[in-house]
Amino acid sequence: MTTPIHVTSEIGKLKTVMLKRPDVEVENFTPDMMSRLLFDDIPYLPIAQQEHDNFAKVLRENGTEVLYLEKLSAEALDDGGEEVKLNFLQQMLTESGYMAGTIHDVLKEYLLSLDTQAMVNKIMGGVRKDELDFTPSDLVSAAEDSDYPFFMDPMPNLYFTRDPAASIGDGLSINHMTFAARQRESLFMETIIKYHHRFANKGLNVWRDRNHTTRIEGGDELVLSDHVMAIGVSQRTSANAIEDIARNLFKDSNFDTVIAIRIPHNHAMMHLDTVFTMINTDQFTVHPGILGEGGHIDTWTITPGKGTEDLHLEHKTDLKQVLKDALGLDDLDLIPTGNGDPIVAGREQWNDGSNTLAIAPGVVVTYNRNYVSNELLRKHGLKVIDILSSELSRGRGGPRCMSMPLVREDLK
Ligand SMILES: NC(=O)NCCC[C@H](N)C(=O)O
Repeated sequence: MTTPIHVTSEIGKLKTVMLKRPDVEVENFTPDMMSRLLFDDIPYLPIAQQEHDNFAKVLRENGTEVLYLEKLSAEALDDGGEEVKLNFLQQMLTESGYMAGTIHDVLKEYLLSLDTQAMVNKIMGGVRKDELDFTPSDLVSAAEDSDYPFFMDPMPNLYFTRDPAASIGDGLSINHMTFAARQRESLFMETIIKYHHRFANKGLNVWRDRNHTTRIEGGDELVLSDHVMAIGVSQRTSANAIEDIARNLFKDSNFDTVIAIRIPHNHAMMHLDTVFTMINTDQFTVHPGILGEGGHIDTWTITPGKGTEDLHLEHKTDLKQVLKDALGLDDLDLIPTGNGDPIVAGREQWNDGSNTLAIAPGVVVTYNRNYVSNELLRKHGLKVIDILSSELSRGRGGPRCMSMPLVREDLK
């Protein structure tokens, strides 16, 4: 029997995936909030939803069971019962800046007056000040920016389910995220794993939980095989967190190698999967902008050291060779985003042309707007299913970012 989470590759046939349908959170903000919320534009919600429904349909048509974060979260709270719901709400309010006090009490009463699904949706969508018939008069509120329109900010990045948690083997990491705009997101997955009847008490391993100060995000965590991971050293994932998860994996799992790959630390390339994804047993997409002279990049191959807590690190710069060694391949095909043309590669990477979701070996879902990269993938023998992408791409994430695989078939 497989556990409810079972992922031993990036490419095995995708059996179950978790998505989040974009809702009011992706339009419930103003331009001056955009950069703090890690968005570059405000999507047009009805079209974003149509595009997302089309993505889910494509996955279902290809034999994938689609679960939704928002539904699982509400079900987990109902499964857990009243006390779990109260504790979840307390934690969410604390992490939203209200551990106690008048605003805390008013928000708590308001959110508890809703049924569980509506409460979850409201927390995800944000709570505006003008929704509540209440004007705070305490000192803390008086000292704050009274024009700021929200008591609780929306969480527009939730549709990138890849990042707050990552499935690895028969377990997952539940991530401490880098920026405040995303830190509350992983509380939903923690709640699902602990209390949802599909996941609770099913022997899942939490390789690393969210109670850390060092940071890691799922877009940087790639399961290359049943014993090798690649993890980006990026704007969002620190070296300390990589060493920490490597230690835990080496102690308790089948994983014996973690390849840390250093990528530029900027918004356009915030995670490894925005510049590098695995799409077949011996094929990868790679954004040429991350490779230096002769295709070199800093990588560290991490393996267990002598003592239980020790790690052995080897610095290498030939990415192709590093991957061939770790995966036991004679050759592999690194396919450049935008066919290597500097203008096209820059444009298509910006719109997540490297961010492909493999749904089976050699079968990928991509954004249709990245037509040069898609054509090249086809020329390299891949089956490319391109989905609508005008609005979804505005959040700076593609099909891999928008999906959290829960179960993949093992590779033979
Ligand atoms: N795995 C990914 O690359 N996810 C995309 C996340 C985009 C989101 N706006 C963010 O900046 O976190």
